[in-house]
Amino acid sequence: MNSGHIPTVELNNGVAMPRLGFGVFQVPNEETEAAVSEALRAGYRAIDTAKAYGNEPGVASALRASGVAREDLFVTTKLWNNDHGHDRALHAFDTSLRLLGLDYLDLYLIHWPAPSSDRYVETWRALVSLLAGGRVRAVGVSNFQPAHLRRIVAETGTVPSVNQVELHPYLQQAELRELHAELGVVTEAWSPLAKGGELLADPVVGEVARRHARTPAQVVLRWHLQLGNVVIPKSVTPARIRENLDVFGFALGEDDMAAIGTLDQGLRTGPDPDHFG
Ligand SMILES: NC(=O)C1=CN([C@@H]2O[C@H](COP(=O)(O)OP(=O)(O)OC[C@H]3O[C@@H](n4cnc5c(N)ncnc54)[C@H](OP(=O)(O)O)[C@@H]3O)[C@@H](O)[C@H]2O)C=CC1
Ligand SMILES: O=C(O)C(=O)[C@@H](O)[C@H](O)C(=O)CO
Repeated sequence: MNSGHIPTVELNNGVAMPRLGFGVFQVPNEETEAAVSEALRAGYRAIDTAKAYGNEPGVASALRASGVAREDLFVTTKLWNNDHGHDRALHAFDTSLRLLGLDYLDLYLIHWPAPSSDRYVETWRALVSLLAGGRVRAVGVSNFQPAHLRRIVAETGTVPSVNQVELHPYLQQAELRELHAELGVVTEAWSPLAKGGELLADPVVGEVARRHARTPAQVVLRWHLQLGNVVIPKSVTPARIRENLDVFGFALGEDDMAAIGTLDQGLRTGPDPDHFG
């Protein structure tokens, strides 16, 4: 793919994935075309949506209107908790692909392990069969804890390309990142800005930002990139959409990385994957 000036990471099946993409959680469908169009004009090429967001049609409209070649886009969507199970998963995939107006997807993820229904292994087998069918270029999981990851690998022998998890300076996920490195799974950070709240006003982040003459959001995104994470910040504000992409022209020093490294509080802004779904 030609991802412009956005660097890519090579997934475990050789597919190139942009290291920075655009998230659309909580963007109403009727506002999604405008937001994604703005992102594509700014230079983003990866879009992260989900069936549960209800905005796959809005993403489709923006992709269609953009004129960007399909092979230069990287589109991710996710299978929701009530679609676990082999047949339901295959059906959910077809529905998402149709709503996105695509004939193939770049990355399909199991959104949550939903351990109470205990069907994520069967669901994972369905995604592996979709991969073999050629209508998706890579498959992965989201919100999988170490035990969930180890189990699907042990029971199916197929390692997900990506695990998309909540990750930001207040929730640094060291254990999971180590396991990903051991297995060859790419770590993708959701809510990379911790939803834009307190973290961006944190004095430690503010001081690093001041030293680099950058914004707190840019410093946090840079911290992720230097840790090796893929990031998918969301914004519906055109200036922020551009700001969040402008993170490839500077680098944090070891002291900056260490300072941000002290901020871990194990703080989740979203549900606990062991007890959700
Ligand atoms: N797999 C999963 O379970 C989950 C996946 N995700 C994915 O991750 C993406 C990102 O996570 P999300 O929860 O949206 O949170 P983010 O951490 O991306 O933060 C988004 C919030 O930060 C604000 N913001 C964005 N950029 C800036 C900036 N430069 N300066 C100040 N504020 C800023 C936005 O405001 P505004 O829009 O008003 O500009 C918005 O309120 C989602 O959109 C979704 O695609 C998210 C949650 C769970
Ligand atoms: O945004 C997502 O992708 C999510 O899965 C979460 O928002 C999750 O659905 C949630 O926060 C439910 O309260």
